[in-house]
Parts: sequence; structure tokens; C-alpha cells
Amino acid sequence: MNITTLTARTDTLVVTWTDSTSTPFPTIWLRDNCPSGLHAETHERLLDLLSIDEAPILTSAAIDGETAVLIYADGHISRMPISLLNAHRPGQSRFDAADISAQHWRADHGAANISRHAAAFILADDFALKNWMQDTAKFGLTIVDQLQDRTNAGVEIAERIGFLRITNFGSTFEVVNKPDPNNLAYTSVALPLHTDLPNQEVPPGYQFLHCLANEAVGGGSLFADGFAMAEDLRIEDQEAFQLLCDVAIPFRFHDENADIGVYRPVITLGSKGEVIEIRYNAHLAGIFDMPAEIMPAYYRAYRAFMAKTRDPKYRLTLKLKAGEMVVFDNRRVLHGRDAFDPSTGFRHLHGCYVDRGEFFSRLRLLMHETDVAIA
Ligand SMILES: C[N+](C)(C)CCCC[C@H](N)C(=O)O
Ligand SMILES: O=C(O)CCC(=O)C(=O)O
Repeated sequence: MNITTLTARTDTLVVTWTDSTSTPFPTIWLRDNCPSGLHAETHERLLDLLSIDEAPILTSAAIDGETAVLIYADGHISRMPISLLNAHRPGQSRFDAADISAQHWRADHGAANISRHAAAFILADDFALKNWMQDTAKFGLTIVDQLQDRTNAGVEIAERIGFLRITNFGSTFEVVNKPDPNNLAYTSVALPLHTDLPNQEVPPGYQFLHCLANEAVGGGSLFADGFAMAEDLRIEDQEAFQLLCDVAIPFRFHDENADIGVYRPVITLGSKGEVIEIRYNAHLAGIFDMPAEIMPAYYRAYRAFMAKTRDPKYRLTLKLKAGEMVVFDNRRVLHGRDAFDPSTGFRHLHGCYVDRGEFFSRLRLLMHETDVAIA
């Protein structure tokens, strides 16, 4: 959008746009973001904010082509691109190409409707990669299929996105029934719906579980959208929802090599009050130690969330086949599996994680790339 007039007030520039709306820009912000304060190559800010006045005095403002020329009482002259002013109007949330809002789902979505993407296309083509990543960001759960029958085939897909997240379980891990397990995942018992590693300061973002074999009786997978469960709880039981947001509980994992724990709430909200993270793992929740006065109410709230994880209304079930990989936002979608009988056949999943930051960085770059390609 273009500018019709600029009005210089002492400590504010008022911009009137061609749609006749107007936006005030405080002069401290204009000076803080003056392009002359940035390093030419890295675009990092070199300006020392404390070196300027807290309310720089603007003496004149004029439009020169695509820039606003601003002159200050201390002699500074700024050339502010109009596009910069337009893109960063105060009070208006920043346009983010990769800001995909979560589309919540429940059992009625149907496991057959989980979006599927073929591995070969994701590997070969950036458009296919972008489409798959957009679906994964929106639903928090997709399936990549037709993977090659190689242990690393799933990891290669994850690496199309970015760096793997290394944890105490390694950069990749084998979900198989093993002797001396340090984790229930490495047994054949049922795993009720959970998120992985809530005991980490930042739990891993996207999880990739590539199925190499699933021959045993049992071993079906379950998934539920934690955001949908939390949003329903917010409506049905506001007090429980609030306690799950407010009270940090202990999560801890320890074995011979690690002892990793944090206090965090089950539900974390974003700056607009929306649910942005679920931490829920009944096996890793530590010993609750909130004050006794709130403990009964907290247990009631925790059990209300737990009951949702058991409610078929939220659950999608499927049995992974060799060559399929589930990809899900581990900070949103809970996953679990049915028990299996290892004497009836081999079951092997190969897994890894990629954090949300890496994921959205890649998605933004892909969106710029394809914007340019279309234009
Ligand atoms: C998938 N992998 C086996 C690596 C980790 C499994 C983590 C699940 C476990 N209950 C926890 O949160 O520690
Ligand atoms: O075995 C599975 O299907 C899932 C394993 C799991 O839940 C985990 O590794 O956290």
C-alpha cells in the first residue's frame, strides 16, 4: 500500500495510507529501525539504542519515491522505505509467510483422511516438500508413504527439512523391543497417548517414525490432537483448563547416563491466548509437589485432561505398514501404540526429531522461493 500524506508531530510520524487509514509511528521506533543503523550485509542492528534520545524530535517528513525522508532536530536524516513502514505498522501483527494456523481435528476426521505424501516427490521436488510441510503444520500429523526399505530412508526425508534434534536418545533411534530398555518405547507394552520428552526444557518439535516392519500381532498406532482436547476443556471446564495452564508440574527422565527434568505446565498458551504446546506423559510426570491447598483441584484438572486422552472422540487409530512414516508435531499431537506380541513377528520403527524452529525456517524459505517462482 502507498502513502498519501506524512504528518510530522514532535515525537510521532502519522502516516496516512491510500485506503485513508492512518498509522502513528513513535519517533523512537523510527530511529531504532532506521536502515542506517543496520550492518549492510548481515542486516543486524548496529545502532546503540541508548545513544539516541528517548523521544527524538522530528522536524520534517517528506515522500521521495519509495521512501519517506525524515529529518530530526539532532541533524539525523533517515530514509525509511515505505514498504518497511507498511509491513511493520505498530499494533498490527507481523505478516509471516509461514504462519499457518492449526486446524484442529478429532476422531471424526478419520484416519483415512490423514494427508499422505509420497517420499520420492518430497525428495525430488521443493513444491512437494512445501505442500507436505504445510499440511504437517496445519494438522500436526501427516503420513509419508512409499519409503524405500532402508533404515535411513525416513531420516533422509526429515533432513530435507533441516538439522535433526539430538536428544539423550541420540540423533536417531530404533523403536524395537530390546533387552535392558531405558524407556517403555523399547518394550512391547502398550503406550497410552503421550508427548515425548516433556522433561526437556524444549521438547522435540516434529517427530518422524518410519515403519520398517510391523509384523507382530498388535502394535497399532494412536494419535490425538492435543490442541483440540485442550480447547474443548477450556469450554467445558474453565477452572481445570486454567490450572493446567498455571501450575508447573515436574517431569523427569533418568537412567545411568542422564537425569533431565523441568517444571512446566501441561498446557502452554501463546501471546494471543491460543494453545501452543501440550506436555503430557503420565509415565514421566514426577511427584507432584504443589501446595496441598491446590492439590485436590489440580488432580481434578489433570484427570479431566487425562480422561480426554482416553476418550475415543479424539482418537485416530491405524496400523503402520512397512514403508510408511508418521510425521507429527510432538508438542501438539499425542501419540501412542497398542501392546504387541513379539513372538508373532518383528516390529521396527526408526525415528528422529526436527525442531519447530528448523521446520518453520525451511517452510518460510520455500514459501519465498515459490512466491518468486509464481510472480
Ligand atoms: C522415541 N524415544 C524412544 C526416543 C523416546 C521415547 C520418549 C517417550 C518417553 N516416554 C519419554 O518421553 O521419555
Ligand atoms: O511404538 C510406537 O508405535 C510408538 C513409540 C512411541 O510412542 C515412542 O517412541 O515414544
